[in-house]
Amino acid sequence: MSTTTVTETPTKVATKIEGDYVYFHYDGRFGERRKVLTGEEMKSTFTEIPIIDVGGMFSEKLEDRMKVAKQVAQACEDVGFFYMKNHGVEQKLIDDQWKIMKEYFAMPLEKKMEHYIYKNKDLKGYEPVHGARLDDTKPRGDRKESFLNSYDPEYDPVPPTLSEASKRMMNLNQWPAEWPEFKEQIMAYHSRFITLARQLTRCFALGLGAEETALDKLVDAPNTNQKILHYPPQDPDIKDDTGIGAHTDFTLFTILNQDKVGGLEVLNANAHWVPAAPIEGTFVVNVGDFLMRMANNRFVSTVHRVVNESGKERYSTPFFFSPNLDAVCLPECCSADRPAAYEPLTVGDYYELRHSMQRHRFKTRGIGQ
Ligand SMILES: O=C(O)CCC(=O)C(=O)O
Ligand SMILES: [Fe+2]
Repeated sequence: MSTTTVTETPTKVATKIEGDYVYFHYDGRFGERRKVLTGEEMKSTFTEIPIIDVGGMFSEKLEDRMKVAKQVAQACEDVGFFYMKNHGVEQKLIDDQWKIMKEYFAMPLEKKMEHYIYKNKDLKGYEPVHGARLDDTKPRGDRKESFLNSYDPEYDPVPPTLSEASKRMMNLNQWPAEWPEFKEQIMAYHSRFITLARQLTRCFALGLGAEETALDKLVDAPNTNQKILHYPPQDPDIKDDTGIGAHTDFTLFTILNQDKVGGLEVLNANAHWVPAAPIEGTFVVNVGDFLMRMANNRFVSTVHRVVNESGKERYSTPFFFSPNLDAVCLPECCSADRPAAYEPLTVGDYYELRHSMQRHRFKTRGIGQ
């Protein structure tokens, strides 16, 4: 198996080509693969990730919002990823998030394992280094540790009207009881990202040719998940290790904040890895499996992974955003040329399916996804 780094024209992005096939976890299925294409076989595909100034998304003028929506839609059709510039999230909130993440991961393992995800009904909490394996060609698994929490209606800036029973069902988070500041910071960040994600949902609706508010009712009690991640450095000589194995996200979309270390890579149609190098002041947004379904494949949920061979500790925090109700293909995305590609499936059922697959994999192979 050869590993080459080439620079593809017309851009100057250093793209990685590895082996004959790339294996990945796609829309809930393990072991999917894409043939690596070179020379004459190569298809026209992206070799860099677009940077979109989303400032106009907050404008009062529809034409400004439409301009951003068109660029976003184009990026989601061609790449499935884009950098979001001028997102409006306050720097202090971001700085405080980095600080608390580092403090959390510096705790002893036994302390973090008190909230092990497989002790939790909803798979929320702590997952240790090598506790997950998304790419079966990397048997040692993912060299990362994480803490995951989900939506809590109490922290929604526009709280939905819910019965007490549904509130309890939605909030199955586990928190370190003796450290209230941790929950406070994580949820302050989470709340802010709910607002940003709702705004972005409108942008996606516009970009898909629907009414700007067409998806609002699907995100008034959304399925949000937020993860904090720590990737200890990988030894480049250990080939059965990876930061996070190649996969797609089972979200509507994901908004990722990464530190300056780098290592996130995105798979193009030639199965070449395009780096999503950190760009100061931006977040990386990617289309998830659910948006791909809702958009009837017009938008692509793109495979990505993290390889941290930098020799440094890497930290990142993705915010996973999914809707609350039955999601079906948008009528605007179905036509005679593009008939509905998926059976309508509720987010709840979809999550249940994905979680039961994850539990099954944990039980039978001793490892989570
Ligand atoms: O840490 C990153 O840069 C990406 C993380 C990711 O892809 C995920 O958690 O789904
Ligand atoms: Fe991901």
